[in-house]
Amino acid sequence: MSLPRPRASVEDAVLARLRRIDSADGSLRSLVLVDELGALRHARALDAEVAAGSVPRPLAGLTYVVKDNIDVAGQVTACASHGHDGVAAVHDAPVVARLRAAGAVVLGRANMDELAMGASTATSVHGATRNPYDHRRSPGGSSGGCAAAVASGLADLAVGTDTGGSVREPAAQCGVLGLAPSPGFVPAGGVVPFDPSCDRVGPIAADAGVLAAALTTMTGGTPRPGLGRGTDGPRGGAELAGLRVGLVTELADATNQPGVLARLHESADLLRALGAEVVPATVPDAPRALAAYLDLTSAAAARVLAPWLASGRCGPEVVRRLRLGRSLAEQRPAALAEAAEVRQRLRAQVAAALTDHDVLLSPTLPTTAPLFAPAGPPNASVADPMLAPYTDCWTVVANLAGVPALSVPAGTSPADGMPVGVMLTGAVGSDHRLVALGALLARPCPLPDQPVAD
Ligand SMILES: NC(=O)CC[C@H](N)C(=O)O
Repeated sequence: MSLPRPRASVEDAVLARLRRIDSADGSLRSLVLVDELGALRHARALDAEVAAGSVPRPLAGLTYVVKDNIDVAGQVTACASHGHDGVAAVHDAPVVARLRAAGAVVLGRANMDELAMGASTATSVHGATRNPYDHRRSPGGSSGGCAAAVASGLADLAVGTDTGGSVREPAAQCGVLGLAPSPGFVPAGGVVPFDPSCDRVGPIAADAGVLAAALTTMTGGTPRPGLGRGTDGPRGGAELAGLRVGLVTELADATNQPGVLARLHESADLLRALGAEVVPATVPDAPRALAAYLDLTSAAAARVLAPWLASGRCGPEVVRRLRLGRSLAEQRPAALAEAAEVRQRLRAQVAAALTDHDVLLSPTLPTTAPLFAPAGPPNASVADPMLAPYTDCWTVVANLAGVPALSVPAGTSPADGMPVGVMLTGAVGSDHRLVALGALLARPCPLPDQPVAD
């Protein structure tokens, strides 16, 4: 007779993460709230169910954090701003309710750029989160706390939001996977909007199996029990025979850092070695996407976030964008109409590229994580002020075009040792296919034993 195998309890899994948060997050500053009691209570309830004879829930033992713009019952959805009303959410956002029902345990709330406007996490009222590879650098934004927490092993998963790149960008800069799902696939209820026509709620994880299981749950399905762990990479052979990959010419141009381009071309070579055909693709209006994005999303934000502005307590970046949006709508409707036209053209161009190709490949970002300004105030921005606004120049294309996109770690840049992400963009509904491809493509970006200190 063999003894039953000892099974690690959910409580043990949660305690291990809480200990890690305790030791690492003082300097990283990725979380703005840690709900130890709530997490342990949930973990014990899940263990008690199993002790009473129930089958473990599909995600039991999985730990996650939510971006500070997502409702969790009993917590204030503050969006890293002083402009909130101070009232705790009564209900979980549907995406949180789904994860909870599947047995995933929420540990806390992650830092972000105020109201998700930014690309560095430095506009947060809590001050900037550090990049886990190098504390002198930004983790990216706006879901920077989410990506930094996952990269540092403080949680298995994070749930972020992506209006113009805010899931994929910090994922790329912290060496993990991040998906902006197909529009509407993950419910946006209980999530503070930015521009509802671009907003996506998406998962960030270090492991493609975890990302896939979370995505299934977040979209309302039931993952198979037992998470597929380990992204061992390709096992050789022609696994991708017949796959047509379009390398987007406009996004793979020489404006990217050489270290980013080196990793991009290695990813293309890897896909070829697996049997895919990698050929040039074109999205001619991609270089015009960022300007259109800023106009359109600022105008939308001015409509949906008016009460936050009216509080008089929002920071300068939020005030600037909401005022810009209001003045565009009131005084420059022609500029908005032009931006909407760029968006229409992008939709058509991306749709055409995705007819000729199964998936599009590009860098996620033109650069690796930027340095913070030295000795700046707590809300210091990145050292090169010209860099921040351009960070999202490639990611915004998928939001405007209405398609899913995944950032995959592609190894570190030879120039600075920081992670580089490559982006896979697919047609609506190809989300799981992108994640499966990401699992084959992901290259490790090992964390240093000690991050570079500030
Ligand atoms: N929430 C987002 O996706 C933000 C994207 C981009 N960084 C911006 O500042 O608008």
